[in-house]
Amino acid sequence: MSVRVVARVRPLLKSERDLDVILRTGSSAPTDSKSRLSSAGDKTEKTDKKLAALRDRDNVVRIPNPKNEGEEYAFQFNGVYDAQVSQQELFDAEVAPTIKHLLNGFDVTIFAYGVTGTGKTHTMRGGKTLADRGVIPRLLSGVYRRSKKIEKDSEGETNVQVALSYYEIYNDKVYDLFEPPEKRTMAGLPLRDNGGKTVVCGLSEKPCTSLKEFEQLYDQANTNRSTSATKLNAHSSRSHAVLGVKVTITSPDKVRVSTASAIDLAGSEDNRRTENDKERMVESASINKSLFVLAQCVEAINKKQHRIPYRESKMTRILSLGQNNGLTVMILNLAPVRSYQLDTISSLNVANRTRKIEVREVENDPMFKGPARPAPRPSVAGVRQPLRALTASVNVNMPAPPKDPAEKDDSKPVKAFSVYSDKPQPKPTSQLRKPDAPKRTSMSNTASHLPTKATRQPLGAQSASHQADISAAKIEEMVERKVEAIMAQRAVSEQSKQSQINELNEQLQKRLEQLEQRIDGTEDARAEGLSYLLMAKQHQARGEDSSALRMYQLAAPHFPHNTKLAGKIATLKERVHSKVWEQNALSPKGRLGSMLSLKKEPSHTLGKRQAQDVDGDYVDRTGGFSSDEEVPRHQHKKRASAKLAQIEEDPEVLDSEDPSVSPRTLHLLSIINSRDVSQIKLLKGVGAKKAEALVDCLCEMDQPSDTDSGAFPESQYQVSSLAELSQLKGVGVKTVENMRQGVLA
Ligand SMILES: Nc1ncnc2c1ncn2[C@@H]1O[C@H](COP(=O)(O)OP(=O)(O)OP(=O)(O)O)[C@@H](O)[C@H]1O
Repeated sequence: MSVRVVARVRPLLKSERDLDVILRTGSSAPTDSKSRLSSAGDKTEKTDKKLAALRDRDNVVRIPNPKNEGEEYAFQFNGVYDAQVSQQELFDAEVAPTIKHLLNGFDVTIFAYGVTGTGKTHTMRGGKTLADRGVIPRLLSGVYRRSKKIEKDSEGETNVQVALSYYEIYNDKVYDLFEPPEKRTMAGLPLRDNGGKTVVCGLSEKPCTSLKEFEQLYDQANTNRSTSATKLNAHSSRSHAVLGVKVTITSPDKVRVSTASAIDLAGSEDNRRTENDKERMVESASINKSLFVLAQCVEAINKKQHRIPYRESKMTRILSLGQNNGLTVMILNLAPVRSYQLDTISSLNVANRTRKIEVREVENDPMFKGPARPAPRPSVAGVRQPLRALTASVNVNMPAPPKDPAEKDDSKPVKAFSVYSDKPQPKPTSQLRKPDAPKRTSMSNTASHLPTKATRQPLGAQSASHQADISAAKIEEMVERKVEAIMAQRAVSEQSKQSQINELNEQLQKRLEQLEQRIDGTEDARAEGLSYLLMAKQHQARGEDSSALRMYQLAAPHFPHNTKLAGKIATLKERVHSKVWEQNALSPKGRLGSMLSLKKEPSHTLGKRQAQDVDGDYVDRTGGFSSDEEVPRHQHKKRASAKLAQIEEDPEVLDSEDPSVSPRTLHLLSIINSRDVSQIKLLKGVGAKKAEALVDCLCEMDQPSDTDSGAFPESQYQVSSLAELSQLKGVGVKTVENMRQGVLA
């Protein structure tokens, strides 16, 4: 049976517009244009008929090709539910049928997959009202209801117990959600392989007897889950959450255990849109990486590849898609709007491939109760039994025993052959039908302990030599004993071999754990570095140089001696820097704003500033000012070239050789501030005309003297940074760069 994949399209959020809806489901018009979250509560009762109709229509999701709007991609699933479908309807159609299987001993896995903000948590956990409750509380409710029925039907002979475990995978580490966050260790809980299943070691398991108790436990545990506000979702899950519902059914003769796993995966994030900070970025990198590994696993299974990369992420190891037995339902959550288009297509692709994954629908083995069964002797089970003669057989070569005249003649004819069996005989003594005659008093006791003894005794041959009889019996007995001794010896050696194997396995397991821990440590760091690199590449591919630079810088500590990485960082820094200048120069607001406001402010000479620098009145390697009297000007400059200042002030972006304060820059600024046309015109890229215009511009910006009070003499406007220079009339970033390069430091 393959994984059941159903798609659920969420309604429009209040911030989204009907116009932006691009997804179509079934034979409907563009999805949900009429349904908004505000009206979601109004849609209450829907009949079974309607639900059946929902199931019957074509289960296709259609989305336009982003490169050619006229063309549509269509994806078929096992079920498609649009925004009008209520929590109850989705549950009834997709999850309720699995409860029966769960209580029949099958494991069930239900997981929600999709981009951030598409409704996974809403689907799995849901809201607080009865109608809004999601899959998980409804599942528990169904389990309790069915358990009660089983107990009632069996008149109390069968008992059903439910126990819960709940954990999250946050930054590829597993944490118990039933434990408060303070109790967490850095490494999280380790995973182990146990009989083909991945288990979390040290996870707490809470017996839970009622729905009410479940709600308390679940709500409390959810407060321990890592969630945060991102730009795309005010309550974004920053981890994958796995709820395990273990059901133990104890009937008079057996115990059956099965588990339902309800998984709310974290959503993939496009960090162009999230505007995540560093912490969110780290989370996001981990989420995206695990989802990427999941997609790789799905692809590898589809392509029937030998190696499925389950172990590359804890989430995929736990989910074990295609390796887990039982039933698996994937709920693909989708947002109907254009801003999600690329992410939606990629989710649809993954889900489409998941649909083809086959899972074995195997029920868990029950454990039988009752008195201990006679276990086969250790290690003998696999050993071929020595041939044993069936006791009913007789040897045709032996003379027939004299018949008792009283005996009826309806006895079966004597078989003309001996029948031997190599099957173990579970109850040999009772099955053994001793020959009626002759009775050998001397050996009778011994013989009764030797059930497997072949009856080679000539029937009714009492006249034969007693000596020969005894010796034959003795020989048989000796053979029997010898065989048993050999068997016992073998059993012992098998046992010790087994214990050696167990010991070896334990040692191997320990070694594996140690290795895993070691690898986890180094791999974690490496993986983190790699995910930064991956994100940096993605940003760079999209032309987001500053984000790419930031990611490369975050990756750098993980690859300390990587010259290529260092080179990339340097190149990007350079590029980011010049881009910012360009932006400032090109921005009409920035240019005009700076020209206007600069005029209003008192000016200061470069000489004065340098003096202040020497006195240590301000510390500013970006060309800004920090002395009290300079504050307004400094603030103004920041406004005028906000982006530049932001980048210049960011120590991670700006290296110590900031060109704005290098000797070359200072020299260039002093030439400009000298207002000497003959000198300025000699600068690279500046002719006489440009030099004159530049000086005119500087004069225009001079502050007139405060004639009323006579407090200040006319002060000359001085250019204090390259950014400022690039904003002057007729001067652009390129000109400034040319001027600077032409100046000898
Ligand atoms: N079917 C729905 N009906 C009503 N509201 C919905 C539905 N699906 C999603 N929403 C709303 O959409 C918003 C985002 O949903 P949710 O938090 O469940 O997304 P998510 O996929 O879990 O996101 P993340 O991956 O970031 O955790 C929430 O405000 C939620 O209430």
